[in-house]
Amino acid sequence: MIYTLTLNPSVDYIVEADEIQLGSLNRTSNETKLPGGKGINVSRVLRSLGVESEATGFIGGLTGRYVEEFLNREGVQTGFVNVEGDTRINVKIKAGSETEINARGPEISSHAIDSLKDQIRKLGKGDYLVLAGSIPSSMPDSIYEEVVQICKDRGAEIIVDAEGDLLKDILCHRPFLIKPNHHELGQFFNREITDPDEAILYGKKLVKAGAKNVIVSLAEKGAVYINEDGSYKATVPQGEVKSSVGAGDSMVAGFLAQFLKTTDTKEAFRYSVASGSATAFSIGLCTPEKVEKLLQEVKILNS
Ligand SMILES: Nc1ncnc2c1ncn2[C@@H]1O[C@H](COP(=O)(O)OP(=O)(O)OP(=O)(O)O)[C@@H](O)[C@H]1O
Ligand SMILES: O=P(O)(O)OC[C@@]1(O)O[C@H](CO)[C@@H](O)[C@@H]1O
Repeated sequence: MIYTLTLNPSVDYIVEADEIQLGSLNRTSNETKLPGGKGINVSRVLRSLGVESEATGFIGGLTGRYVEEFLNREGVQTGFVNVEGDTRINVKIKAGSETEINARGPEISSHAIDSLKDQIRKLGKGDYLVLAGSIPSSMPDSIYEEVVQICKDRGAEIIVDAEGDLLKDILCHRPFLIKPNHHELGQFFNREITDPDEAILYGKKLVKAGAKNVIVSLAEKGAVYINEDGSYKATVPQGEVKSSVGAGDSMVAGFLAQFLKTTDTKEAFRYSVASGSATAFSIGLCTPEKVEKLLQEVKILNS
């Protein structure tokens, strides 16, 4: 079974406007509310690709109920730990360019953290835990490593999509998959990474440090995949980017969904890129129809 862990879920409030001026009254041309948070997005895409998962993490208040009910209506199983504060609202402004305002998230009590750890202790061999997104500001950064250690002790595989510093302590635990974007990869190695060849070079170092599968996304410049046996480069399909929110999460879900069906890493990588682009070309997340349509446009090259 796949579990996704979103420590800091959100309601994503996506507003579209012709133009936004700071310091003025602005009016929207359209707005959409969706459950958000990286792990939750992975669960939603898995569901639409026909793969069961359970979404876990901390939720609270009216916004938390909105997230949970939305997921259950879609058929995503949930096992959240309830907290007293409200699940955050993240504002995504689409006005020509994309601007995001992500909130801090609620206070998490030590009792809630213990309940979450107890849940994770139930995982075992054959399970996968996707650990993705930021940590609420009231929690210690060490929580990622603690969760990873529990999974390792229980024999469950982990997938981590997190910013550079959080990744550092995790690589030695041999994560099944990590998916930094090229900025995060650059942050990790303290340098700018701008093209796929460089991303492969540095991705190989992550494999050497312990990651079993590495995908580095470079937005419109494509994506690369690296494991112990070699590496691939992928082109991305051409299209109009409507909102890239969740594109990276869709890549994680696309890879997992296809890998678990076939264990073919090349095809899983193709699905990953098609899922990322299908989400980028949508307001909200990809649909299986859009993913299937884009698959033929993703060229995978040995490198
Ligand atoms: N302009 C684009 N054209 C086609 N596909 C795109 C474009 N921008 C993003 N994508 C798709 O989305 C994937 C992820 O994009 P990106 O590298 O921006 O990841 P990310 O920063 O993790 O995403 P997120 O916005 O979810 O944080 C890309 O690999 C690609 O498949
Ligand atoms: O603040 P974090 O946890 O880093 O990111 C949260 C978030 O921006 O990530 C998702 C897209 O990847 C959104 O649904 C959500 O709002």
